[in-house]
Amino acid sequence: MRLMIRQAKCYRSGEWILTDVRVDDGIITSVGDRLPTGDEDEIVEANGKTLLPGLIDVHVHLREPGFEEKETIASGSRAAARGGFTTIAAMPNTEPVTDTADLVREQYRKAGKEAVVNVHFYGAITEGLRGEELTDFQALKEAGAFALTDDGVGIQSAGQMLAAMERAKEVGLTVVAHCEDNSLADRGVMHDGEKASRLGLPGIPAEAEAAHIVRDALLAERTGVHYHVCHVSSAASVQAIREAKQRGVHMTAEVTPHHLVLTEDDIPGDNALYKMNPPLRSARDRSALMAGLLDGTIDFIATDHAPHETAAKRRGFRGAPFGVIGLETAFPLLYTRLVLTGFLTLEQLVKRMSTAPAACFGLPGGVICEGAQADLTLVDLEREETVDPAAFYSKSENTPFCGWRLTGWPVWTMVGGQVVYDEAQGGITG
Ligand SMILES: NC(=O)N[C@@H](CC(=O)O)C(=O)O
Ligand SMILES: [Zn+2]
Ligand SMILES: [Zn+2]
Repeated sequence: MRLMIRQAKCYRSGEWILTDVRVDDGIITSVGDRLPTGDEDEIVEANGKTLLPGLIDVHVHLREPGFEEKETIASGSRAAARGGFTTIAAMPNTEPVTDTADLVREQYRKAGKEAVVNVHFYGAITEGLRGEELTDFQALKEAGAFALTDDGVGIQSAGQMLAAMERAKEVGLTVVAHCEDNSLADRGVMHDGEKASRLGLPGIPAEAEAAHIVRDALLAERTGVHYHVCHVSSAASVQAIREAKQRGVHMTAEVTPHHLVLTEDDIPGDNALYKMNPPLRSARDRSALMAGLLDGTIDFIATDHAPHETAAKRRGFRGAPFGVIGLETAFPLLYTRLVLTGFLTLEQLVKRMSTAPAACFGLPGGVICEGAQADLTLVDLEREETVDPAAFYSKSENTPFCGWRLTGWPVWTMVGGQVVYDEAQGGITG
């Protein structure tokens, strides 16, 4: 299969310039101005739209097996393709929990049949995410586990985290942490701030997150493991990561689009479409996240796409599950709110949604150059659209961005040389 993408805006040697990109059998074979044509099977006329390395999201909940009414590998990977993502990594908090080599293999087998983008799978740190017995890291690694995490819950015991890091270091897997000290977060449902007191709801203080980060940074320093912090939400956490990185700790961190865009002030009363863990925090916290993203303290953006059915999200802050979806809105949301406002350049945003996650986790992709895998996304930076959850490929609609007018939508996604999403052809292809 030989394909030419013609006249796309690509970032090359410091500027966005019209470029042709040739793809042969899933690999980018030339990148340049007005490449010779003639022998290709297909020409894609980009007409000045912007070509990005496929977006990469290492924090996604696909819900299969166990909660297929919320999302499946098929639906979640289609949502990813529509959002411009070519690689995602799925969390193990399924039912059963992905905590054995056989279950990891079964996930890859299913994804091989049903996914339209590259999907990796995490293995759990503890059996059943119960925080008791460590899983068999060596076996998980051999089965292809992407990294290790108990996302959804924090590892409560420091001693257990140390043991996990020592073992993870031996087998060569990254430890990915949902940082939350339950003894501080105690049944909270919203940031322990102004909004929670006004609504009379129990709070989750920023220290519940930062305390784990401080603790884990010490343990990571001692063990030398690659330690990655999920969904950083507070100023105290950003400062803890900044200090640890200055000491030379081998750690990385991610932030979600919703924590970069929203604060507790945006929560319109008891509406659980704004309920997620960690919670939306104060304006000061949000500023610290932005500063951390700019100075490299926070390495990249991950959505924490967490689908839940509408009925469950109608139960209000006390009764609804934590989590919001993000795959189909992340790019236009951040382009509109961070790039069009002048906070980040487009190339900085692309680095944080593709190049940096690839680099942190040793994934192929994240670049457009000769020899790279043809994982590519075309975005129409002029296109303005209203977020309509009813039109999502995701099975769930739990987004706080319903009705938002956003600019800069992905229109075409290629994974390994195959077009998997083409807006002009009606969406997901094949
Ligand atoms: N982020 C959330 O609010 N929810 C996630 C769990 C998690 O990421 O901690 C979920 O699985 O629903
Ligand atoms: Zn989490
Ligand atoms: Zn998560």
